[in-house]
Amino acid sequence: MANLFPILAIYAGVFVTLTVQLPPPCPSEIYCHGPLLHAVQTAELYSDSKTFVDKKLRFLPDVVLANFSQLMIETQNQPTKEQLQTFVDTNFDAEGLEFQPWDPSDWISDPPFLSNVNNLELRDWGQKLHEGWKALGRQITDDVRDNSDLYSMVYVPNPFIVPGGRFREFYYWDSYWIVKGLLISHMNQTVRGMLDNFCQIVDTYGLIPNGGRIYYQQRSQPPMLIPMVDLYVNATGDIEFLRQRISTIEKEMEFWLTNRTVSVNGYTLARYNVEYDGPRPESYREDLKTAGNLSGNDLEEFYINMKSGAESGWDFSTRWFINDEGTNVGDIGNVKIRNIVPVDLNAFICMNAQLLSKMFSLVGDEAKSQIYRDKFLAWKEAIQMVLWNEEDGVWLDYDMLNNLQRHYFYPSNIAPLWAGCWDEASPQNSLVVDRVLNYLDQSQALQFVGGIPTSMQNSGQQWDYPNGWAPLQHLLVYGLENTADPRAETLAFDIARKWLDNNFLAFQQSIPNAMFEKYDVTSLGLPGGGGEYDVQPGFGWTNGVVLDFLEKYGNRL
Ligand SMILES: OC[C@H]1O[C@H](O[C@H]2O[C@H](CO)[C@@H](O)[C@H](O)[C@H]2O)[C@H](O)[C@@H](O)[C@@H]1O
Repeated sequence: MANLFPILAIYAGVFVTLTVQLPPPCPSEIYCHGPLLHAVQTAELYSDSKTFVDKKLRFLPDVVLANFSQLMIETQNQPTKEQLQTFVDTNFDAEGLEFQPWDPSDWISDPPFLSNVNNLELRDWGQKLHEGWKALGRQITDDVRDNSDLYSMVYVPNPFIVPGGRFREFYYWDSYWIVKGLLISHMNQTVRGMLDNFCQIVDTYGLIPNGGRIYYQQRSQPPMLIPMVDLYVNATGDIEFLRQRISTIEKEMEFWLTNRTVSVNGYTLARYNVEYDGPRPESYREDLKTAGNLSGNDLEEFYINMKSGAESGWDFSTRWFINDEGTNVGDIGNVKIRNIVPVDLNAFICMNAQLLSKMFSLVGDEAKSQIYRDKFLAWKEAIQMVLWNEEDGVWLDYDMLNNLQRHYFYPSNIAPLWAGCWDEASPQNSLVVDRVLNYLDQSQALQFVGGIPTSMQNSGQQWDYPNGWAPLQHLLVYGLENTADPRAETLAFDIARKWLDNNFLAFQQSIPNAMFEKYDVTSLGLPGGGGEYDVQPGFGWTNGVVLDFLEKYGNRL
């Protein structure tokens, strides 16, 4: 499946269109592209497409590929589903075999936050979630390091916390809220190991992949390494740790500044954009099905948009739909994320610049500190000039196809408050807070018993109504708290309380007790749904956010 992609180039002073071949998600002809992957994934041997690409090989890749060629010869290229199942059972082991037992040495039985939780039922719940880190902790076996050809798992030396369920590997942006929770649990050593894993990955790949699998290798997720390091340094005061890793974390920032920026109305801003070929290996048949009869450049563009959607962490949402009228009504075939400048991504980049400035100053490099201070100020101005909407009184995603702001409610619209990327010092400070509070009120998103929905549109996608997600509740709560406005602080507490009520009831009602990756916010006690896989129990970032809210508000609940 060779795929060609047009690029604009200058040849002898004239613009010409060249076609180049986009590379696959990774070189592996088993896990990332090629006839074997195609045959197995389209045969629908497993209800979840991710199952196959997580399996371990029983023989070296060349042997497995030769066995597959033999099967194709014997069946005149038309193996039955049963023959393919026999081939997979013979050549692959079960998924989830990459780990050895791990008992975290920094786990303590009574972390201090628990004594701040007055309500005894909630305190008991907090204790159980604190214990839950052990069940979600993973240490990769030496065999993955020594025989990496047999696995899709990316080897990292230190133990880490996974989201849970089908998410058997580390996930990049999930780890920010996991790290938050771990620090509340006083598991500083585990956090340090996770950060070292990420630094090693940046040094090897030049970016942090979406998750710890080779099929995620070429796409990232919202940039949270620098904020994670900041959390760790604030908790421990370990400046030496920072000094030794600052050039690596700067490298990760450079990845975004070099590969993910665009110019909008003369301002530099960031977008998600993964220019790699073919369906997502872990959602192969889903992407093929949506692609339908697309071909040529339209097909290329579609595959780029699917991977870019995964890079955003919001896979998928009306937030990324652009239909022919330029609105967000449509279906997954309308995903045009690479034409959208997202508020949250730009707030995160702006925050990263500010944190790097602070960090370089901490390690005594004032010249670098000034460079990142200038970048922070430039990004903050660009966010204000391109994304702020004076009429709505909030920041909005920007559609570069139609040159317009997207007037739809998403919690990400207030990300600049969370990230500290708005003009707090300006005389208009309280005006901004007034406007944002008014915007939230008008949005109708505050009316639900179980938290704030991801949007006000029910598209069947998982990052839309009626689902609420832990990182978005955190963004709203701390975005509002950061304003230091009493009305905003009251609303923040109210959102946190609703979210805790919802999570706690779902935990009590599930057998066995479980935390989920997302919840339905229109009632209390139900997990969310939609999207391309079943709702997953676990769950790393959900637990991290609950621990954070219990620590912050536990004496008021
Ligand atoms: O397999 C489908 C998609 O699954 C992941 O995305 C979802 O789970 C992640 C782990 O909790 C989370 O980071 C992401 O925000 C969720 O949408 C995966 O990250 C995607 O790349 C993948 O296509």
